[in-house]
Amino acid sequence: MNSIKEIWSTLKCLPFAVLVHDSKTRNYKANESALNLFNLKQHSDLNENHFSHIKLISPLSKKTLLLQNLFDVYLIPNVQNKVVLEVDQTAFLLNIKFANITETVSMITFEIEKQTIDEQYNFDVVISNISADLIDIQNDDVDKHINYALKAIGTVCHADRSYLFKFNDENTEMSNTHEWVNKGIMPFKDSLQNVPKSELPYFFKLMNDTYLFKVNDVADLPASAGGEKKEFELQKIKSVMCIGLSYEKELVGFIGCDCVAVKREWTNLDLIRIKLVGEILTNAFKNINYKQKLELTQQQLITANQKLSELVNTDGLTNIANRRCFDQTIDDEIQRCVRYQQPISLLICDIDFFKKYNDSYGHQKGDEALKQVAETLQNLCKRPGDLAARYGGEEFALILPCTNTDNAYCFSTLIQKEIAKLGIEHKYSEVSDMLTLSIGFYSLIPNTKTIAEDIIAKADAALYNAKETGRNKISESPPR
Ligand SMILES: Nc1nc2c(ncn2[C@@H]2O[C@H](COP(=O)(O)OP(=O)(O)OP(=O)(O)O)[C@@H](O)[C@H]2O)c(=O)[nH]1
Repeated sequence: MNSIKEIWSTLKCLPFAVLVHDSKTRNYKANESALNLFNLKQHSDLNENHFSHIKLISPLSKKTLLLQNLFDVYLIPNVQNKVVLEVDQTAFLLNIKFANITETVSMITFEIEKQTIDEQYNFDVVISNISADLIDIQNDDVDKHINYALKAIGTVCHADRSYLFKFNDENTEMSNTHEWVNKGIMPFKDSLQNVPKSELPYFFKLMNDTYLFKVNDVADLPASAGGEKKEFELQKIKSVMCIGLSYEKELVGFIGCDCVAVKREWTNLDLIRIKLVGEILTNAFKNINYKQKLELTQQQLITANQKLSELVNTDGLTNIANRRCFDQTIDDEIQRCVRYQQPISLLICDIDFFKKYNDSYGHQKGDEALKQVAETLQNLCKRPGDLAARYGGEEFALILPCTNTDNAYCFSTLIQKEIAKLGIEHKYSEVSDMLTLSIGFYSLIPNTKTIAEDIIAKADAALYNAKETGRNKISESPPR
């Protein structure tokens, strides 16, 4: 007995598709014709997974089969069987023959039953796949599906060319967006861009009135269709059939088929089929439009929500975080520091003698001073998690996660330095010629029982102490 290797070197040269299967290793071998038929790349180690893109259907029961089934149960040795193969949106009716080579190795030969490739079946498969896909279509897949649909309608109607035209927003020009051409037929898509609709008045009169333009022989067109006749003759079109596509009761484009090689008496079936494709594409465009509108609305909502959340959390005068944001953040940061066993510090700063500042320099100047102080505090909060918030009128709070007592004290001195650098004159202050801050802070390593209110109360008490002991001071709770 020859080895499988030797047998295969002979089998693979057969002029039709051959598939060999080893039930022991579960591997397949495919000759060049089989690779072409199944749309496979050359592979030394083929298994069932490599065939996952194909579909095999029993033409009698319409049941889907696995490739394995062909070798297992489907075939009686040396008896001719048939199977429908769907690959790459095309269906073939195949004649298959099965033979055992060894106990574990068997082979199948496939021949396309050329004369009886079921055109209607092929069309139905393509159309049903496309319409199913288009229900949930993503924008980038649309072109592929339109091209499949045009190929299907062109083939089934025995046309040489099929196409989709869309009108511009002003409804004055038409452009050929998709085109399928039969072998050896010249494509015209590129030269049919932004064509004025006014050049084809006869065509558009019929299109607008009936959504249909069906001509079996272009030579029979009336004299009033001079422009159309010229255009068709230029493209060597003998027969043409077009169906209008509408959106919200308006004609937005059309699809059509041309016969170039021989003219065609368009049949009722041709008309039904092209109408079907037209309807599918119209629905797809509606879906896409609807989806785009929906996505736009969703995006607008997200942006509006972001803006709203920013507004809700921002102090209107100083543009830094407000009390609401502070309340939310302090709870979150306490939780985080509990989780990571890190210290947290809270600083509360209050402008000294601010009432006097307001009374003397005016409310507007007072607002300006608040804005400058806020900006300074905000700029000092550089680490992720740091937050400067306007806590009350002239009171600011700073949340500093991962910051212990010593660091909180350093940070407080830095604040005072930076405020001093602003050099805001305050002649009516009793502690300085310049605007100053009193700062109270509290630091701790929080645990699960720690609550924000306690931390705030401690930092507040420290601030009170800083005020009581002379202002322009830093005070810690409990005092050092
Ligand atoms: N310009 C301006 N002033 C404000 C704002 N919010 C609160 N204030 C003023 O801040 C002042 C705070 O006064 P007090 O609470 O008496 O405190 P103070 O004068 O700074 O005195 P000490 O804190 O004890 O140094 C009041 O005059 C408030 O009107 C604001 O948004 N703009």
